[in-house]
Amino acid sequence: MDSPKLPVIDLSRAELRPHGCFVIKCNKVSLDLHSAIYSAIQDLFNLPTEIKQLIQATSEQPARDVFSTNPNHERIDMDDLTSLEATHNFSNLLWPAGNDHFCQSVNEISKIMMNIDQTVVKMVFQNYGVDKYYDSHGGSTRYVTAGAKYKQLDKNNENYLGIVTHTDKTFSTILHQKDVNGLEIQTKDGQWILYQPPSHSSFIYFAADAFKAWSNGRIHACCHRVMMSGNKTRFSLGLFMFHKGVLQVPDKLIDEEHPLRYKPFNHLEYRESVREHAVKGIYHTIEAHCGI
Ligand SMILES: O=C(O)CCC(=O)C(=O)O
Ligand SMILES: [Fe+2]
Repeated sequence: MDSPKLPVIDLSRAELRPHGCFVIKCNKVSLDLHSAIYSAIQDLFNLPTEIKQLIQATSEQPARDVFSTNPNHERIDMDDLTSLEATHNFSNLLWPAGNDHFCQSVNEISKIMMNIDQTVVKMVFQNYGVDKYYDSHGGSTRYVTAGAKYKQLDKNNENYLGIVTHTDKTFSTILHQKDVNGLEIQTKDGQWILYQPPSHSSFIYFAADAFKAWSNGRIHACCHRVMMSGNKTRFSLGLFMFHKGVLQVPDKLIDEEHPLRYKPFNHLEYRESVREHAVKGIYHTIEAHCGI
């Protein structure tokens, strides 16, 4: 039997079926930008622990408590880096003498990912015939850029689970990675597909819990995990999209075949509730939160 594959498509034909994700090949990330981004991300992770703790105390760290069960995985969340001003403010906290290299590269990639997200979400709204809601939806997005590091282990050949199997709590997520693989996507019949980016300028796009609920369950929230082989350090960078306010299923997506499955919900409250449950060791789901 052929092993399952992830669809690679061009943006004009964005298709989230069947796994709730697709791979985007674009030409926006030059080799120079690619190396600038990951040297900036490495600078970030190389900061002294006290400084990294300061960032964690000031940022909201949306997913860290939930998915990261492994001390070999570090994640740093940074709010609003699609704005150059917010990027400078963040960077000045860490590098009082300034770090233009960090600001330019991380702001640039955050904007590339934001533009991809806006294109995809707009297209999905159009495909469902609900584009009249797009402007108010798109105008209420909160973007969190996050860098992740998965450590190389001392014992070279030991595998470890970097992030447990989960769906993202976002509306959508876009990920980029440096050269080490590890991200795996679960198919509906439980098989795992390793994400292998076709080029240094490729991204993977995930529909997540809030997108699934908004679409009345028509869009599948991509189930994924990170499995590390432990012989190399892995870095990835993602843009995590949240809706500021209440999300509700558009009337057009409710019919006899698709009766309403989700009550209106406040996305940021859902995220908070996920965190509160995680503290108690419970994996909260969108169905438990607002399912009918
Ligand atoms: O690092 C990756 O490739 C995946 C990260 C991820 O799934 C997450 O942070 O939710
Ligand atoms: Fe994830």
